Amino acid sequence: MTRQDVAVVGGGLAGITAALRLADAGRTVTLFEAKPWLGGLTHSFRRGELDVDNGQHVFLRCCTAYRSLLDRLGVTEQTHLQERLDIAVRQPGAGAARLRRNGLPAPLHLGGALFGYGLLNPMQRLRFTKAALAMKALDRADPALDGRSFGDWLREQGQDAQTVRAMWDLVGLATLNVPADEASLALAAMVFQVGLLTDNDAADIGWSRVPLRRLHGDAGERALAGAGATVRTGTRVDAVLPGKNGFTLRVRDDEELTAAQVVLAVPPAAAHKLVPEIGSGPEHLGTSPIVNVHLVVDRPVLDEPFVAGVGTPIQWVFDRTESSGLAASRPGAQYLAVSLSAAAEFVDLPVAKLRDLLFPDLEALFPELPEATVVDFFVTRERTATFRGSPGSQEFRLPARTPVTDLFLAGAWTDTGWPATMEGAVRSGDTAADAALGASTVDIRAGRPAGAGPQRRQGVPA
Ligand SMILES: Cc1cc2nc3c(=O)[nH]c(=O)nc-3n(C[C@H](O)[C@H](O)[C@H](O)COP(=O)(O)OP(=O)(O)OC[C@H]3O[C@@H](n4cnc5c(N)ncnc54)[C@H](O)[C@@H]3O)c2cc1C
Repeated sequence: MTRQDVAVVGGGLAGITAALRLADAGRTVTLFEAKPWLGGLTHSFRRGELDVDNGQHVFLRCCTAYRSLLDRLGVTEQTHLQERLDIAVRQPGAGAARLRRNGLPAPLHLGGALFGYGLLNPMQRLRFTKAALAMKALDRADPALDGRSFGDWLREQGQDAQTVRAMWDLVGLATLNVPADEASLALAAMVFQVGLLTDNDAADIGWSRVPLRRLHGDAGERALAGAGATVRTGTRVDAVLPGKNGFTLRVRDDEELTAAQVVLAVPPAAAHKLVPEIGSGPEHLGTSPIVNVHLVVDRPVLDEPFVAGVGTPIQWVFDRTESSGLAASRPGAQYLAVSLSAAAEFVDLPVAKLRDLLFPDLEALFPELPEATVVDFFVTRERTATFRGSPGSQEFRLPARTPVTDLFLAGAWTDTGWPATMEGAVRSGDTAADAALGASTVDIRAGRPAGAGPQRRQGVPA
């Protein structure tokens, strides 16, 4: 039996962050991850000549904790962050528009873009502006917000179907991953207030220029090793048993270890199953799927880094030609990743059916597509991509501190105030690590009061 100082269970972004912060603070950390790689829901696989991400991921400039993690991992330059929010928007049958912010303070930064936004008429733009100001004024500290649906609130604000499609859903579907009618108003207020209505540069969009596995999993493993942590991939933790002097962890049936503290950074149902004493809630959080459709064509059909679709299931289309390696292996061809959030109606459809369903809209969005030859078309499905941020979901999101002494929770599903995002995951990892550091009275390795030991590199700021 081996005594660990801190065991972190789960190697997604939350677990990587918590483990790194604890290791940076001088703790002896072992990170256990069931899969053969780190990165959790952000990962990549090889398909022929392509490095394919399980799903397109974006972040915003306001994702400060996530961006600090990228810095800590030394991979910021492997991402691209827009200098100014700039979204090309296309609606089949209705034309194209652009949402580009200016340099004015929020919310005036979107005024010019809205004025010229051809997918709404002047009356719809006016009503949207009034609703956006009402959204800015919502009090996020009011617990009643989580009891209401975002869709109800939009109707109350006089937002018609086209305004919801062309403005609110554009941001809301991708970040909340449930339709407005099924989304908590509290989470919607969080997204729109922090992302769009407070700081003028908050919504500048960023994305990875390399496969996600390289950005998060591989870089995480390197950083953790550098910080002195032990990473055990392919190692499922089957039991975490609280005892008088810390915890016993049962790993892969035949191995037992002890730990003074444990951070559980696994999905909600798994956390509840491993240690039911954390309390009821996580097992009631539903899940929502995301589907990505991957399209390789023999010539360029998209001349932007990405485009957003309106009035079509095709929500966001990213050009992944460079990041997937296709540019080198097949010059002149293009690889598009098509993201479908809140994809309950698509997740079980066969590939051929999805292709029949989506192709007319793809051809409407990309006029050069009918002339191109489709080299590859495949689908990735993440059935439990996010927790379901529906009205009332807040009570099921538990805080980092649990009723079990020295057991802490992390994960995008925990009580971060954020929807299920990379930012939420990283924040939760920071919070759990801080709670673990704050709860410990003794530096277990050295027998000194906690905090007295040498502080290595500062971790990710909370
Ligand atoms: C297709 C897709 C697109 C997305 N797009 C975006 C986006 O554009 N922007 C954004 O911000 N977010 C996006 N997200 C959400 C984001 O990826 C997640 O919120 C975040 O990665 C969750 O991280 P996590 O560490 O909380 O959980 P996870 O990534 O789920 O990590 C939990 C880990 O625990 C491991 N585990 C479980 N049980 C055990 C056990 N018993 N022992 C050991 N290990 C265990 C799992 O294998 C997993 O690796 C997207 C998600 C998906 C799936």
